[in-house]
Amino acid sequence: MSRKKAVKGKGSSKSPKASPGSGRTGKGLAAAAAPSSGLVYPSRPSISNSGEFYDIAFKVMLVGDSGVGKTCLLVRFKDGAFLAGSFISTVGIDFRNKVMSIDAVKVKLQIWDTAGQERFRSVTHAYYRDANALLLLYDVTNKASFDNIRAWLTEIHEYAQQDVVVMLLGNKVDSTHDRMVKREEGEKLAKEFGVPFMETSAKSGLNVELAFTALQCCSPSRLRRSPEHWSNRLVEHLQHLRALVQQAGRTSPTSQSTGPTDW
Ligand SMILES: Nc1nc2c(ncn2[C@@H]2O[C@H](COP(=O)(O)OP(=O)(O)OP(=O)(O)O)[C@@H](O)[C@H]2O)c(=O)[nH]1
Ligand SMILES: [Mg+2]
Repeated sequence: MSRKKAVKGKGSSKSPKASPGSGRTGKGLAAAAAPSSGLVYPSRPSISNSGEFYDIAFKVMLVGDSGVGKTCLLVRFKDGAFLAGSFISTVGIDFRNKVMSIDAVKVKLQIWDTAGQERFRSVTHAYYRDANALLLLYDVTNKASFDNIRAWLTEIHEYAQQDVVVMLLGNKVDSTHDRMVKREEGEKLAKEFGVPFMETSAKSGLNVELAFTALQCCSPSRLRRSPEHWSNRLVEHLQHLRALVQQAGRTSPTSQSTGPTDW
């Protein structure tokens, strides 16, 4: 199996401004615009001469209302830290890379952190089509963010690829006293749309790593399409992860699933 090199993650603070009307752009968007959509295959050239080696690439987009914790979830996953204190709303779109080892395979996750604010919606629409997976977040302490999930799913169906992997996340479960959305409500909605579900906390780190890892095992058809990358051992490993997700979200894959994923 050949190895590629990953571009190092680009923090928003270092990104220079670029094209007008696209919110915070610069290096992040330049790389996002590179022709690297979908899975990267061994025959393709390396995209950078720096960074870690990887076998396959996977694009993940974080979406959901403003304030649900998308940026915090990404920072928790990437840096293992929680962004406490004042809330700085994302402008436009930003991205970070992280290379994960899954069994013997190195997977480069390119994670796009979108702005939840309505005024940036047209910017983020342009990025849906290249995403392999979407983490759709609501805030368990904010009922409106949960009620808006249906609208987000409509938008996803309109702009994303048909086989995009979608996972629903109820974030901020550490705020037990302020909870407004029951776990069962999240489960029910996820079941209705046939997507996997789990509750997370960017603050405590609950299920954060699992959510990002599990995304990659939610689409068996994706595995079937690139068998050269996925050894039998890896498939077994992903099945194990899948079981962990079911445990975490208590959402089981059923034959009645009709959502956008093969879940
Ligand atoms: N208690 C708690 N607070 C959180 C958690 N995740 C995020 N927050 C807080 O929620 C606020 C919003 O977090 P962000 O990650 O910036 O929200 P966002 O979804 O990126 O918002 P936009 O960029 O505007 O779309 C911040 O004040 C965070 O500290 C969590 O898991 N638990
Ligand atoms: Mg943000």
